[in-house]
Amino acid sequence: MRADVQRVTVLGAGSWGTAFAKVLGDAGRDVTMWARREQVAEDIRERHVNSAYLPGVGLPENITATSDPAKALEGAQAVVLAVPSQSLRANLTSWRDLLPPDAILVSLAKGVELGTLKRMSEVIGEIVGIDPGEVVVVTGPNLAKEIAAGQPSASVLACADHERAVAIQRACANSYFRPYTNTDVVGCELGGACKNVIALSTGMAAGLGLGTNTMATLITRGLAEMARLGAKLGADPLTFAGLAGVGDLVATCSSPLSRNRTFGERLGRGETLEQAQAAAGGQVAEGVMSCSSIRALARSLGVDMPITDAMHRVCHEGVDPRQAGAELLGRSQKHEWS
Ligand SMILES: NC(=O)C1=CN([C@@H]2O[C@H](COP(=O)(O)OP(=O)(O)OC[C@H]3O[C@@H](n4cnc5c(N)ncnc54)[C@H](O)[C@@H]3O)[C@@H](O)[C@H]2O)C=CC1
Ligand SMILES: O=C(CO)COP(=O)(O)O
Repeated sequence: MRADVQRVTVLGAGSWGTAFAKVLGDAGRDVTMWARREQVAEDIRERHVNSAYLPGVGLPENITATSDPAKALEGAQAVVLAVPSQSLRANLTSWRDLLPPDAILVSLAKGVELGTLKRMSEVIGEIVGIDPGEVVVVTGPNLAKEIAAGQPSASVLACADHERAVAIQRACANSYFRPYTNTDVVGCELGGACKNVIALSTGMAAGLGLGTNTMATLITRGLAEMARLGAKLGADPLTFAGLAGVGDLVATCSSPLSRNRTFGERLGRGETLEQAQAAAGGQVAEGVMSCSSIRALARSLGVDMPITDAMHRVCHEGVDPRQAGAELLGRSQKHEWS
C-alpha cells in the first residue's frame, strides 16, 4: 500500500462517482473513470463534462474515462467503487480479477445488501477476499451537485486501518472538500445507509403538506433508531453525532437535491412507486431498497426501527403514507431514550 496515492480509478460515472472524481482531480490526482455507457465515457474524455449526470459542470483535464474496465484499472493505486449498493456485488465480481493487488479500495455506496444484510465493506471484503477493515468508506453530507459546484463540504473516511484512511484523505483533500478520518466503519456505514430511509420519510411528510416540526421529529427519531441499531452492532455512539449521522441526516432530509427525499415527496403526493421510479430518471434512491434490508437486519437483532418499518410498508406493502404516519403516532407511549 502506498501512502502517496497519485493514480486513482473511479468505477461508476453517475452523480457521486463523477463529483468525487472531480474532487480528486481538483486535488491534483490523475483520475480514470469507468462508465457503463461508452457515450458517457466519451463525453468525459473528449468534452470534460458528464452531461447525463452533472450537466453544466466542467471537469478538470486530469480526468479521463473509458468504458473498458481493464483499461480503467491499469496502474491504479486506489480504486473508488461508485455504483449503487444493490449492484455492487455483480459489478465487483466482474472486476475482481482486474484489480491491481496493492490498490486501496474505496467505497462510496450507502446501503445494506438485500438478502445477505451485509454492509458494503463486508460485501467488498467477501468478493475480493480481503479483510473488510482494509476498505475505506466515504460518507457524510455530500450532495453530489453541491460538491461538483465547488461548495464547501466535509466528509468522513472510515477505515479500521487508519493509514489507509490517511492515504485517501491526502489524495482527496482540496480547497472545498475537507475529509476527516474515523475508525468506526460500522457506525459510519450504518449512518449513510439509514439516513436514506429517513430522508424518504421526511420527503413523504413534505409531500403530505406537513411542516418543519414533523421533519425535525423524523430526523431526530430517525437518529435514535439508527443509533440503536449501531449500538447493537458495536458502533461508537459518538459517530451518529458526527458527519456520518446528524450531518448526513440534515443534508439529505432537508434538501430538494436529495433523490431519496424527492422520491418520498412523490409518494407523499400520492404517486405510485413506479411513477416515482420513472421520475428519478434512472438515478438511484437507495432508501427504497435499504428500508427492507435495514428492517430485516434490525429484526434479526431484535432492534426496534419504527420509521424504517413504516417506509418498508409504504414502499413494498402498498400502505398509504397517511396510514403509516397514523400508525407511527399511535404506537404505545414511552420514555425518549427507552
Ligand atoms: N449522488 C449523491 O449525492 C451521493 C451518492 N452517494 C451514494 O453513492 C452511490 C452511487 O450513487 P450515484 O453516483 O449518485 O448514483 P447514480 O444513480 O447517479 O449513478 C450510478 C452509476 O452506477 C452505474 N451502474 C453500474 N451498474 C449499475 C446497475 N446495475 N444499476 C444501476 N447503476 C449501475 C450507472 O451506470 C451509473 O454510472 C449510491 O450508493 C449513493 O447512495 C453518496 C453520497 C452522495
Ligand atoms: O448521500 C447523499 C448526500 O450525502 C445523497 O443523497 P441522495 O442519494 O438522496 O441524493
